[in-house]
Amino acid sequence: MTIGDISLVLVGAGKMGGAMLSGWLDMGLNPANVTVIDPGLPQEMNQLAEQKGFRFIATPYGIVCPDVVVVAVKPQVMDKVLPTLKSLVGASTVVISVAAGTPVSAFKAHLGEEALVVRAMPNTPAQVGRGMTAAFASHGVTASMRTLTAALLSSMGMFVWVESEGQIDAVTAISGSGPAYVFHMVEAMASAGEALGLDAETAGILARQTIVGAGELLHQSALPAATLRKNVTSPGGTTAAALNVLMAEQGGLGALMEKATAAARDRSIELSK
Ligand SMILES: NC(=O)C1=CN([C@@H]2O[C@H](COP(=O)(O)OP(=O)(O)OC[C@H]3O[C@@H](n4cnc5c(N)ncnc54)[C@H](O)[C@@H]3O)[C@@H](O)[C@H]2O)C=CC1
Ligand SMILES: O=C(O)[C@@H]1CCC=N1
Repeated sequence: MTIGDISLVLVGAGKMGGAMLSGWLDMGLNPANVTVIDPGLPQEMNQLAEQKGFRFIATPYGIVCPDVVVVAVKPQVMDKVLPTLKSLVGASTVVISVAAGTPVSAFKAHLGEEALVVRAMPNTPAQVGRGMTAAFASHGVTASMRTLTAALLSSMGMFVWVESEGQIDAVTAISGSGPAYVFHMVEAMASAGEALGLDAETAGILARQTIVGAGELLHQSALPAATLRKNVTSPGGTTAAALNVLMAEQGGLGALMEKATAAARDRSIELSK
């Protein structure tokens, strides 16, 4: 089965669901085989539905046993949403959840023990085909369903399987939330540029384009990040002066990143209770 043949129901077409759907449609998902369920469909998705011609509805009705149901609602509304999906999930439907924190057991509690559930953690660069997604397949998900899931999730960037559900909390902390850390880096660099005397617009352009360029270089180069960093760093030069601060053992970015990602991981665990 190719992505063009899949019948897919997307439940929740907000920032993450919408990003994935845009990516999949660009990669050849047939809009005629897509139904979006969202009672508060965002304006951009309304426009996309008009342009592409997929069906959208506010509550599940008239859908029977699609190949894939992708659940992309907030974990906080999951207990309300999952009971409404029981009637549309069939014996050969794979349910892919991208929700942070909601465990496989919550899906099985609402959809039945036999439900075939994959917990995936994508990120918003999926929208431009540069996503990073990791997923865990629960007991009963067949080899062909794993192939189908991998085809769908790898169509929006890189994809890896993890072998235990617990690892999804760490994945969430690194690649799921990670784009926000990078966007914040742009904000922090722009503010720092202003503090050094640049006007706000120029500082914003410099910061944004620096991250865009560094990201593209990482993408195109086979060299490790450490080598790319060293290539910028002249001994005794300006970069070394900044890195002495950023790479300090006490109070450097490494320690801060460990603290930040541990907070994200802990929140992911907390959401699953
Ligand atoms: N935003 C991100 O970068 C990422 C988000 N996620 C996960 O994706 C999920 C959605 O997050 P966002 O897209 O950021 O939130 P969002 O608030 O942008 O989207 C949620 C969507 O669910 C819809 N919704 C609410 N109740 C519904 C119902 N009863 N039936 C169907 N749709 C309903 C809302 O109208 C909204 O469009 C969360 O579980 C989050 O953990 C995972 C990875 C990255
Ligand atoms: O902030 C969140 O909870 C979601 C999960 C990963 C990215 N956004």
